[in-house]
This record gives sequence, structure tokens and C-alpha cells, in this order.
Amino acid sequence: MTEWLGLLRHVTRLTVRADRRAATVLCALMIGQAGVIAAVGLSQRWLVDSSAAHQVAAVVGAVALGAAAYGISAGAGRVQSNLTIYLVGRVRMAFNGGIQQAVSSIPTITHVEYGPYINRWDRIFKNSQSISAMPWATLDAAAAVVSLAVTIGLLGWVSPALCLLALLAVPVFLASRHADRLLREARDASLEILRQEQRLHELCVEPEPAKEVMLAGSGATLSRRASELWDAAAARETGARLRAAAYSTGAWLLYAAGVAAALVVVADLIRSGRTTVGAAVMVVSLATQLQSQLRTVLTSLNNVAEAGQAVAHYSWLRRYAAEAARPGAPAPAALTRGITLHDVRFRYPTAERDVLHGVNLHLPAGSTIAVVGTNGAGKSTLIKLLTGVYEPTAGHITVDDEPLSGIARSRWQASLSGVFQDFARIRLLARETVGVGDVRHVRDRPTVEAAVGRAGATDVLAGLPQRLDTQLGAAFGGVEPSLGQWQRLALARSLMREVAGDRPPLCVVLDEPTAALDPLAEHDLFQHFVEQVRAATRQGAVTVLVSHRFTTVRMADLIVVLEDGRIAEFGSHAELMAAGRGYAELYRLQERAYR
Ligand SMILES: Nc1ncnc2c1ncn2[C@@H]1O[C@H](COP(=O)(O)OP(=O)(O)OP(=O)(O)O)[C@@H](O)[C@H]1O
Repeated sequence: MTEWLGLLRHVTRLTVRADRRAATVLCALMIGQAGVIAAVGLSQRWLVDSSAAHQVAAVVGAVALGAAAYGISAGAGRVQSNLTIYLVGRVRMAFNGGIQQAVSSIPTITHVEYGPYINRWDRIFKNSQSISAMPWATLDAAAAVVSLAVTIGLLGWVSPALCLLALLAVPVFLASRHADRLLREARDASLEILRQEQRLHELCVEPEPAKEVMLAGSGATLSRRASELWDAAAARETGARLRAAAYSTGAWLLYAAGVAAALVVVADLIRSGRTTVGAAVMVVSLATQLQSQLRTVLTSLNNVAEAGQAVAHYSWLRRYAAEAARPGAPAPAALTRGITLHDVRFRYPTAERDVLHGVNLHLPAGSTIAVVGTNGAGKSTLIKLLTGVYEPTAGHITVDDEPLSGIARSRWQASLSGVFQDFARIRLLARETVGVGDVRHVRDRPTVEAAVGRAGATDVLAGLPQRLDTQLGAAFGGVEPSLGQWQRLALARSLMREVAGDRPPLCVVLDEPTAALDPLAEHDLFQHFVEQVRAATRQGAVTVLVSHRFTTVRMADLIVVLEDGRIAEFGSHAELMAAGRGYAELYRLQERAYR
């Protein structure tokens, strides 16, 4: 309940901020609902009774009251629904923006890699419409409850026995709640299936996977699997809908029987002269209204419940973001000793075995360290731990003898730069593709050009028709660079912070930054790149390079050979060659291959 109130407060604040005047008018219209309904019922009773008594003035009064109530109800209803659509739309944009920001500012990656985490924040986005409508659904439910009470009061005025009609609202309410729960559970259970379905669909239509799918001739199979998943989700939802409809129908039939009994009671009252025909007309009108009021209450409560379903996920996201942000000390201004891994073990959240097994490693300040090893040895995982997107499951990492866990994640990450194996192809203007490496300088052409130059990507830029202003990405009507060209642009992006003259990075991570380049280009580029980060190196920065190309690796000061999550060899190129073990063997093998 506290969490629900917290979310309601947040959304109400967003609503008032979106348009205070519109929100006030909408509030007034909703509160006025109860009065209008009572006025309609009363005007009908007054009209029938006064016309039976031939009281012309009273008839005119009743007609005026009824017409005014109907007019206000119809006009206000239209304004109310338009205002609700307008306000909910604006609040939804602001709310989604906030969630997007929360998700993307979390400095770890578990929440975007694993299904159970993705389901949670995905659920918030899916429910954002009902969350944004929360204040109105709550107010609507409250107003409908008040008008329900007014209606029941008027029925009791005719005969207390008629109040029993209200009791029949209980089975209707319970059946509706059960029906909603059935539907929600069916939708929740299909979330993962629908994500898989969407992914299969994307495999067939997105340019990168579509090529492979086409060559393999697997498009039809994938589409069929996607359809099967869709059918399974749809069948689950249809089943839930049918069961829900059965519950609702049963409850409404019971209610209809109650209304029939009420009419019998009123007929008996008229026969015995204990009430007027006008009262009977009012009862018929109120009994019909009661039904629509009940529906309104149920719909509003359902909307509130739907929003409430995301409350736990919303609170989780806030807690998770706060924990992941890990407040702490600032990163050191420069490194003097270096970065050390002490008996570091790591296991991915859903894995059954460790990926790193007790790694002890010292990366001296100002050095360049190459990490080599077979596929799956744990090289990229090591990089993820150094960048703080994951934490060791056991052991720890120190930065100049201070535990990395004591440094605020965002501050540590602000002092890193680098390129990852699965670098992003950011399909924006070329200037932005590179410039987002340091958003404060994204419009600063000389800085972007300097970063491009330092990454050896000047020729890539020269080949673009509008140079920095060229739109990248064929899907957006722009130029589609080759994989190697994308990679050079990613390298340029990683150099933005340094070129912009901000504090040089403490650690530069290059996880196979040049895998898409030919061996000679990689060799030249890496040499060039290491020279470019010299300023940082002089400040003690550690450069960690993952590569399978031994001609590049040999340029590093130190080389780590990882084997199945353990350090198999460690030393300079000369030392490892002299040792004559696996590294030396592989180096000679590659050397012969390129000769
Ligand atoms: N997100 C993840 N969740 C679970 N397991 C993972 C995840 N990422 C990697 N792994 C597993 O961890 C192991 C090490 O992966 P890692 O990416 O570190 O290897 P690598 O040495 O960089 O390999 P490569 O040379 O192929 O890039 C592999 O067995 C891989 O299956």
C-alpha cells in the first residue's frame, strides 16, 4: 500500500506539472458526477408526480432540472474524456522518459541481459498507460462509489428493502476481480513467449540477421515458430477471457434477477398506495444507473489494479537503480601503483559454474596489458569486472590499493574509456556517432574531428558525402559503413573524452577493438592508438587489450594468457617466448601463417 501511494504521488506530481489548469478542471468534472446522477433520478420522480397532480410550475422545474442534468452530463462527459486522454498522454511521455533514464543510467548490465530482470522493467513500460491514468482511475473510482452511495440512498428512500440491491454488487465485484486476475495472469505468463516471438520476427526482418536467415533458408521455419509462439500466447489469453466472461455473466445474471425482484417490490408498494408512480419511475432509472455505476467502479478499480501490478516492479527498479549506483569515493586523479585482482572468482547470475577461478593479477600503472586465450576463456568477463558492470562473486579488485567496490560506480566508469567486442553501430549523423563518446562535446566539430584523426578514421570520414553531417545507416536513408569502418568510428568515440581535454582515463579497455580490420591495419592502428593514449599512460593509466592477433599482442608490455578462467601464463612477450609454452607455440603458428 505504501508503495502504491508512493507511485500515485509521483504520477499525480507529473500530472500537475504537465498541466495544472486542465488537471483542476478534470478534478471538478469528476467530483460533479455524483450530483448529476442524483439530479437525473430526482427530476424524473418530480416530473411524474407533479404531472399526476397537475402542478405545471413543478413540471417545468422538473423538466429544467432533468434537462440541465442531462446536458451537463453529456457535455461534461465529452470534455472529461478528452481532458483525460490529453493529460494521460502527456504524463505517460514524462513517466516513460523517467523509466528509460533510470534503466539506462544503471551502471551494471544484469538488468538488460537477463529475462527475469527485463520482464520487470518491461512490465512497467507495458503498464505505463494505466500508471499514468492512476490519479484519474482512483478519483473516478471514488466518485463512482459516492454516486453509488447516493443512488442507494435514493432507493432506500423509496423502500429500505431496495437497498438490498446494493448487496448484489458484491458478487459482481468479486467476479470482476477474479476475471481481471485471470486475464492479468495469462498476460504475465505470456510475456517471455511474446518476447521470443518478437525476437524471431526481428531475426527475419533486421538487416544483419536477415542475411544469415536468407542464406540458411530458415526464414519460413523461424516465421512458423514465431506464429506458434504467438498462437500459444493468444490461446492462453483467449482461454482466460472465456473463463473471465463466464464469471462476469453469472454475476450479472444474478444482478438482473435482483432488479426484477426490486420492480416487484415497487409494484407492490404502488398497489398498496405506499409510494407514488414517480418513485417507481425513479427506481427503474436508478436501477439502470446502478448497473452502469457498478461497471464504472469496476473498470476504475481494474485500472487501478492494473497500475498497481507494476507498483512492485517500479519500487524494485528504484531500489535496484539506487543499489547499482553504489555511492562511494571518487576515483583517484591518477594511478601510481595500478589495478590488482585478488583471488577473483566470477559466476554469471544464471550460470551453474564459475567463469573465472581465483584470478590474481597485477596491472601496473602506465602499462599496456594484452589478454589472450581461446574462445570462452573469460577475457571479456575480465573486462566487464574491470569496468564495474559486474562485481566479482568472490575476491576483490583494488585500484591503487583502494577497493574498487568503495569507488562510486558512475565515477569509476567516468574515468574509463574503451571499445567493446560488440561495439554499437550508432546510426545517427557521423558527428553524433563519434560525439556521444562525450555528450558535452557532441556539437564540437574540431574535437570530433580530432577524435576521428586519433582513431585513424580520417579516411572513413573523407569517404562520407557530407563528412561529419552524413546520416549513417541505410535503414535511415544514410550511408552504411563497412564493419571495419564502424569499428574505427567506435574507436574514435572512445577517444572523445581524452581529446576533449577532460581528465585522461585511468583505464582504457579495448576488447577486440580491431577484429573487423585486416591484420596489417590492426597492427598500424593499435600502434597509433597506443601512442595516442600516451598522455593517459603517463598519468598511470592502464590499457587492457583483448586480441587474438599475436602480432598486435606482442606490442603490449605484459601479456596474460587465460585458459578456462585461470591464468596460464603471464609476462612480457620475450619472457613468454623464452618459456616456450602455449603462447610461444601459438605465436609461431600465427607468424608462419602470415609469412
Ligand atoms: N551474460 C552471460 N551469461 C552467462 N554466461 C556468459 C555470459 N557471457 C559470457 N558467458 C560465458 O562465460 C564464459 C566466458 O565468456 P567470455 O565472453 O568472457 O569469453 P571470451 O574469452 O571473451 O571469449 P571470446 O574470445 O569468444 O570473445 C563463456 O563460457 C560464456 O558462455
